[in-house]
Order: sequence, then structure tokens, then C-alpha cells
Amino acid sequence: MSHYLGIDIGTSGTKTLLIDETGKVLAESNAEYPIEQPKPGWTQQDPDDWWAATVKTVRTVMNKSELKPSDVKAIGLSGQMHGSVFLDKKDNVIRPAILWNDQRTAAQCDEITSKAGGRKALIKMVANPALTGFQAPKILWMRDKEKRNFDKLAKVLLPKDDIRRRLTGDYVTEVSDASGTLLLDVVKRKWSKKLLTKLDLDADLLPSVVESDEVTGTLTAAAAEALGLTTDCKVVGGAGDCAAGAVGNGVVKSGVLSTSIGTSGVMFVHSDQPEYDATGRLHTFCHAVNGKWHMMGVNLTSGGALQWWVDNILQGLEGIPENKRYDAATKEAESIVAGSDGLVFLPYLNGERTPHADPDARGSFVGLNTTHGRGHLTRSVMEGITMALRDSLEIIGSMGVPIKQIRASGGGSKNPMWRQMQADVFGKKITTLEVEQGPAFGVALLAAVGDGAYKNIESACKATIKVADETKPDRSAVKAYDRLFPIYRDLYGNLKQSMNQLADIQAG
Ligand SMILES: Nc1ncnc2c1ncn2[C@@H]1O[C@H](COP(=O)(O)OP(=O)(O)O)[C@@H](O)[C@H]1O
Ligand SMILES: O=C(CO)[C@@H](O)[C@H](O)COP(=O)(O)O
Repeated sequence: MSHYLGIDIGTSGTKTLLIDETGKVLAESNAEYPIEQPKPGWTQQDPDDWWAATVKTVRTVMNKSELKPSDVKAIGLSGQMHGSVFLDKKDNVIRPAILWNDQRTAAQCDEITSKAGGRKALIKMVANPALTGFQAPKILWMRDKEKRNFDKLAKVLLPKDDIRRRLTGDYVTEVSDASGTLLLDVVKRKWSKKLLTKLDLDADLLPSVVESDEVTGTLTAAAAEALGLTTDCKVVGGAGDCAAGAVGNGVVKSGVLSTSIGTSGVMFVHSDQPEYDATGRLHTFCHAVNGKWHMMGVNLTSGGALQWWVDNILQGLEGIPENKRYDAATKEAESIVAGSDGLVFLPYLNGERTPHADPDARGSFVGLNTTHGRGHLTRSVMEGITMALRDSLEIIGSMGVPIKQIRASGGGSKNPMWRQMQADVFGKKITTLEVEQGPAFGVALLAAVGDGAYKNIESACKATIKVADETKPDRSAVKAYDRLFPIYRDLYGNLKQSMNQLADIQAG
């Protein structure tokens, strides 16, 4: 039987999954790495850490499974989107990679919008407005702020595509991740020569673009040796982690949505045609399904806000092992009623994308009184994160998109209480699947399609994805959240000016 690897270069770590051609998971492995934050709003990682984690996790799953190297026929790659790996002409990494949640490029976003002929003209070219985390403004930032580095620049790659370069020696990306550079004509599924010309950027800086299930190369001898695989092993396009996660959740047809609570929060919907939110609050990107698209709303600090709360403020909870810290913290919130007795948390700790697109938005607790304890604050953090996802769901609903099913994924959805909270805040039934490793599973399936085990990704999903659990909304909690949500939604507008002034002070 043929076997496939899915490798997801996540923000907190790399997750590797080994499946057989029926979709059965044989082994999985995670390896974590740090994020550097040299200034407030700046986030960076070392691409060598991603490579070390890739080698370690692939070797671990191969050892666990006891397969022969030649049993693995193809690899699918997924990763955090928008991050930029800057290479010189000898493939040396010039500086640390700048990540998806980095906020340093506000001035360059303004420049792109103006050079494109305004926001509407830009959306017409690349389907999206300029947002600070996207790749194009990062290239211009380097041109403006690190001239010496910019003079050496020969290629800019997305995180998973730098792993592909190390695996096969090729400079290739695929349509779903390329959509998040702001340089792809998302409707035509190829680089926008028009925008590249307007920005005076050389098209040679970019890799070539394929569909997600296409084979892009095979392992070099050095990569095969490092991973313990063979040079016959193929590598397929794969997908950015949002589209990959959607494939792993079976979101490959209309009416099915997925929501993910990872470091970021994502509300994702498939579309057969490119569709737009007129004001650009949702992203319109190519899907990993050949010839299809998707829209999504993204919250920059989602599960990341609970991580901040547990690690920086509760400081891990005394005596609790690290891998139990979230369960221990959320247990304290279980006895608190829906709505946290009138306490609201805004999760904009590192700025926000959907729906506010404001790098200088900041977090806050509003409504505190002396009866509130630690459990209230923990519950309120989880509720704020979930209401931020509802913001995206409401925009999707307001566009007339059918919402038949919502599938929950990401680290936060492992927690039954948080799944119930999602059902209650969204007022919809939530389903979870048997395999929880969304993105890594999604690209392992794309590898199986690229290798010919399935005709297309839709049939691969149909054959392999099984619903494990359903959570129904609780009527009284839905009522409580329907009362709280409009208050939550108004708070950003009411506090924006103060948040932005405080962000100025934080910037020094
Ligand atoms: N048991 C748990 N209960 C509640 N939240 C959890 C639990 N485990 C993980 N999380 C949340 O999931 C987040 C990590 O999700 P994950 O999908 O692994 O992230 P990423 O893909 O960004 O690396 C954590 O920051 C935390 O907020
Ligand atoms: O910026 C986006 C999507 O547009 C993020 O979803 C990143 O792609 C990384 O997310 P994590 O899975 O690491 O939270």
C-alpha cells in the first residue's frame, strides 16, 4: 500500500502526519520552536528551525511506523501563510523570516494602495486590500529599511515553500498560499504582472505557481538522506495552512464552513467562484481545490490570547504539568455562566485583521467589577476569542452564503467546553472530525491525489473524512451571547482612538 506524509510548518511548531492511502493515520509527531519579538508588533522566526523540525518529525514518524523508506510515495507541504523567507542568489537566508502576524509594514501598505490606484483598483487586481501581514509590503519594507539586505535579495519564498526548496531544490509555490502574498491575480490564478510593474518589483523574485495537487519535484539525494526517504518520493504543491486545514476538514464544497482556533483564528468558507466582501474585510483566496476559491476571516490573536493569559498572566498554574495547563485553566471557567457575568474581553493583543484591519488595535477587559474572579477572566478570554470568530461568520452570512455545517478544528477545539461555547456563540451546530491534525492531514491527502491514489481532492475527502462528534447549541447560552455580542461589537469603535494612542506609547 502507498503511504503519504503531510508536513505543516505551524507558528508554534511543525506537525508531521503519516497516512496510508485509505487516510488512516499511522503516526504523528510535533516539534516546537520559538518566535522572536524584537519590538512590539514584530514577529520573526529562523527558517533553519523549521527545517530542523521537519527532519526531526519525519524521522520520528518513520521510526514509529516501521515502514520502509520506499513505502512513502509523496509528501504534501502546509504552513503558516504570508511569512517571508528572503534568500540571496546562493540560497543563503539573508535575515530572519518575517511572519504573518508582524505589523511593521503599515506605511508600505499605504504605498501599495496608492500605487495600485486606490483600494478598489487594488482589490480588482489581486482580490484583496493591502494588509500588514501580507508578503508584498514586507518586500517593500526591506527595500525601505534594510537597503543592504534588499540589494542581495534574489528570491522571496513562503515558509512551506522554503522547505520545498530544501527538499527538491525547486522554487515553487501553489495558488492558495500565493494568494496571501498580495501579488497573485487570484481570479486568473497567476502572478499579477500589472501590480508587480506598478510596484517596480522584479517577477524573478517570485517562485513559479502551480495548483495544490500538482507534483512539483522529487527529493534530492541530500534531502532523501536527511529524512530517511528515497529520491523517488514526490512533493506536491500542498497549501497554505488555512486551505490545507479546510481540506483536512472536508470543506471542499459549498455550504460547509470550518472554524479554527490555533494561534490565529480562522472562519473559512468554500466558493465555486471568486466572491468578495465589497469592503475587503474577508480575504478572497484560491482554494487548494483545483479551480475553486474560498473566503475567510482571520483573527490575529485567537488561541494565542489564551496562551498569553495562561502563560504570561496565570503563569502556567502552579504544580500543573505544561501539557495540562489549558485544561486546568479552562476548568476554572466551567462554573461561570455564559457571558461571564457582564465581562467582555477584546482579543486584539497584536492588532487585528478581520473585521477591523488595524495594526494598532489592542486588547482589553471591559466591565470588570469586584465580584469577578480568575475563572471569569479566563472564560471571558475564551468568549472574546469566539465572538471575534462570530464577527467573520456574520459577514459571511450577510453575503447570502449558505451555512449548513460548521466544522471546528485547531488546538482550541480539542476542548469540549470551547466546542460548546462555539456552538452557543455562533448559534449553530458544531461538528468535529476523527482526525484532528487539519492542515497536515489535508496536505497528506493532496499528496495522495498528486500520486494518483484519488481522482481529485473531493473524492479523497469523501473517502477518508469521518465526523466524530456533534455539539448542539444550548438555548439559554445562545440567548446570553446574542445579548452580549452587540456590546462586544460596539466596543472596538468606542475604544479605537484610545487603543491607537496606547499602541503609540508602546511603540516608544
Ligand atoms: N486543551 C486545550 N484547551 C483549550 N485550548 C487549547 C487546548 N490545547 C490547545 N489550545 C489552544 O490552541 C492553541 C494552539 O493551537 P494549534 O492549532 O496547535 O496552533 P498553531 O497551528 O497556531 O501552532 C493554543 O494557543 C491554545 O489557545
Ligand atoms: O495569517 C494567517 C492566515 O491568513 C494565519 O492563519 C497563519 O497562516 C498562521 O496560523 P496558525 O495556524 O499558525 O495559527
